[in-house]
Amino acid sequence: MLFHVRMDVAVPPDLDPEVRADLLAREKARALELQRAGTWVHLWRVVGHYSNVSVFEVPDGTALHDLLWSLPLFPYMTIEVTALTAHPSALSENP
Ligand SMILES: O=C(O)C[C@H]1C=CC(=O)O1
Repeated sequence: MLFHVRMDVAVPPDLDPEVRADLLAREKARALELQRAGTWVHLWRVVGHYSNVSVFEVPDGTALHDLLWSLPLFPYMTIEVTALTAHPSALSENP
């Protein structure tokens, strides 16, 4: 299943700089790992915001839920999820 996910990040400004750097490094490593595995299909920055829009390919909503909860930045993100399905007018549906 494909899911469109928006993540708005709000790391507390007073977080210890070393803790913050470690958090962001772990988040980046996990994001790269999931992209290389083909699970995190798209990752885009939202212009002007500390936010991203992403597309994930996972077996189901439970798998996405578990994945999102496992992200190091999860405690500092507001996440909005939209399930996607094929559009009948998409080229992929009209070979
Ligand atoms: O920066 C973000 O948008 C949050 C998160 C998503 C990937 C990553 O490395 O950090």
